[in-house]
Amino acid sequence: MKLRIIWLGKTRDPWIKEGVTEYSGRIGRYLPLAIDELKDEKDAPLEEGRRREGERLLKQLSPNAVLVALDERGQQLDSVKFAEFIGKHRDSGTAELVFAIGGSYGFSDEVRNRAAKVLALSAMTFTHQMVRPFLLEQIYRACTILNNEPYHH
Ligand SMILES: C[S@@+](CC[C@H](N)C(=O)[O-])C[C@H]1O[C@@H](n2cnc3c(N)ncnc32)[C@H](O)[C@@H]1O
Repeated sequence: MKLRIIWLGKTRDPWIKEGVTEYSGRIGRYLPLAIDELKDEKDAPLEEGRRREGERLLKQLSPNAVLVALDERGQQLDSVKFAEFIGKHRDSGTAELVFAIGGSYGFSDEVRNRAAKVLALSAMTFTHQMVRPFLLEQIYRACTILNNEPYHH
């Protein structure tokens, strides 16, 4: 199974870039991972920007990709349950598991409707940039849990 993460907008802060590089490198030891950064629409009116970003994101998906949309209103899982979720897809023939992180204004309904799961990392709202290393660390943690390695305590 391939993992893919798609996000809207450039990663600007060096400390976020560092976290992204660190944890994406760690994940690569367990599963192939691709990260795609799409152009955001931060200068467009809010609803229109969300709609355009959503269209751009959905065009990227192959029909059999399983989409997980990150959204603070989604389902919260603990790290073990999140690992089980990834493991279930890995072991049941899912070819591509795609995690999507929205832009500054979040996702359109079209993206949420396409998603197999809408996942919250917390009920709190983080910046769209900060979610990137947080998600990557949780995926790395999940990989270590699935491999019975002593990282998760
Ligand atoms: C600043 S938030 C957008 C918040 C906006 N109020 C909304 O309606 O979605 C930007 C992106 O960061 C991600 N995000 C922020 N906080 C999150 C959380 N607690 N759990 C999961 N994703 C989160 C989501 O992908 C969201 O689309």
